[in-house]
Amino acid sequence: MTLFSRTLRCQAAFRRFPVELSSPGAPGTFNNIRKLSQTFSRTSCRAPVEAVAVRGKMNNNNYPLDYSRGGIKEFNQRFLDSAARGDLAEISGLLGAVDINVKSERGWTALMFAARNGQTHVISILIERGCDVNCLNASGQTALEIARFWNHSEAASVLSQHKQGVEFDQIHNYFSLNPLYRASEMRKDTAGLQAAKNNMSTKFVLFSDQKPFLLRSEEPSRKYKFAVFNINQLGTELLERGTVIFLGLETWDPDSNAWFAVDIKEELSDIGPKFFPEGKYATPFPVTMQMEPTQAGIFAEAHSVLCWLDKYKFCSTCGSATKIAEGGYKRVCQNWECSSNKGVQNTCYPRVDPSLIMLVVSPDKKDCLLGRQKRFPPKMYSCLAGFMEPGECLEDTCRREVEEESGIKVGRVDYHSSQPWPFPAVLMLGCIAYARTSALKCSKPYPQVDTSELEEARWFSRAEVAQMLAGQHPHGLYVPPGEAIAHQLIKSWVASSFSNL
Ligand SMILES: NC(=O)C1=CN([C@@H]2O[C@H](COP(=O)(O)OP(=O)(O)OC[C@H]3O[C@@H](n4cnc5c(N)ncnc54)[C@H](OP(=O)(O)O)[C@@H]3O)[C@@H](O)[C@H]2O)C=CC1
Ligand SMILES: [Mg+2]
Ligand SMILES: [Mg+2]
Ligand SMILES: [Mg+2]
Ligand SMILES: [Zn+2]
Repeated sequence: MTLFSRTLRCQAAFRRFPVELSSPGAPGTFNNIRKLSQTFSRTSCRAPVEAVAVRGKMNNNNYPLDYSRGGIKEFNQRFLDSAARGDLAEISGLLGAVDINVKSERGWTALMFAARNGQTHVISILIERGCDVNCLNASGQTALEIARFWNHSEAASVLSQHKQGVEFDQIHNYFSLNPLYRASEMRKDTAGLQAAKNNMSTKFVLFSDQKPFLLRSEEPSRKYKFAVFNINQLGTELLERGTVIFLGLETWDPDSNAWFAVDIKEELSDIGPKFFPEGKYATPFPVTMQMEPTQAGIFAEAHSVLCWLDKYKFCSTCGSATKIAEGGYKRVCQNWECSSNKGVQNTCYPRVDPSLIMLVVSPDKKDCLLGRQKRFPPKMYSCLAGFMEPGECLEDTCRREVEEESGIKVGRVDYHSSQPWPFPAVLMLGCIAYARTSALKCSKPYPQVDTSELEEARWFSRAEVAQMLAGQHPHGLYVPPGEAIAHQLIKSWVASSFSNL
């Protein structure tokens, strides 16, 4: 095993979603993302053929499965076929007679056929009966990837709730692991939301002035988790005095437990320690980087919406007061003549600020560009980043910000992965950017470049970055922790092979 593979053997970014970066092309690497997208594009030619065939069976008995040979093979084929068609009765009848994980010639299981056609009820039964959600087909896809690829969000939501422990082929950045089903269709149902609030099974997470109330986590590698309250503990009066937002349901099932976040003023904040004396209200950054990953996802949703509600109390169109609606996901201007109440408006809904973050690779592909903002702790270097401006596409922002901050001109830009950055509501779009020039203009001799944002930027070799990632740099230089997308971009580049870049 090389020093690289030993040191970079990726300590799972998140314990539940290990990302192995020890070899090029391993799950989670940039190579693999590229391979994955190639797989998808290949599949997109093949899957429709399958889909047509599946529909053919439904409509005119033209499904190309061979029933003529009889016996177990026929049962297996009928089983896969009924999963694709969503025929629960037939599936239930066959379950005792077939292997639940039986595969078609191309390695597709019943779960995958159900995922392909969005047969959510079949997926639930198959999972309940113990099918393997981690199976890969001949193209290396899981059922979850198939459901996502074909935009069956409900099916994907069910499958994603069973992904725990799965070694995933996609990068799942910290703050993006919210397990709740957001149930946006419930937000307009005021009576339904009120009933959910009063339900004893409903879970509430507490904030005071947008600071989350946290407890110590039992997970060894994580420090914090939410204290979870019920309605009896908080009381309806406190909910009326606070800001309450509906976060979602535990599953897509409308009867599953609802989650809300409540933000209260400091004078009411004793309620937290009253029930959890060991808990504390925490300044969100950087404490929430040490939460259990799924809880950090819930925090990301709650904190971004609560900050928006707190900072947009008045209508930005006419200045009138606004009223919170739709479970906290809307602010309605109380001046009924206001144009924000007519037609399509974007002032009433929570805002998200897209921002690019890029690992810039040198023209000879041997080095990468890292920089230091003035506010960074000493010796920490990170990727360059910058906010999108109106009218820009992702590539424009990437090229402009890199040139503004370093003077480097960027050519090709490849999307890598994204991360909600809930301070307060930034969406980080992670890219690998390929430089066309290498002369840095970020220091004093080049006054045409604004140096107010970066105090330094320079090229680092792959070997040096590997040392920084492993905490073994001879001068103590290091990169942000695994919870930051910057870390994942850097790690992907280091782990990728020279030939593939
Ligand atoms: N998750 C991660 O790994 C990382 C996340 N980030 C995040 O990425 C974001 C962008 O990075 P950063 O380098 O600061 O951005 P920029 O390079 O665009 O520079 C930031 C400056 O832009 C201005 N600005 C602030 N908010 C906005 C906005 N919503 N739209 C446009 N311009 C704005 C401010 O200028 P002024 O002060 O003059 O008003 C600010 O100082 C930040 O939120 C940062 O925290 C950055 C690096 C790593
Ligand atoms: Mg900038
Ligand atoms: Mg910047
Ligand atoms: Mg900027
Ligand atoms: Zn208004």
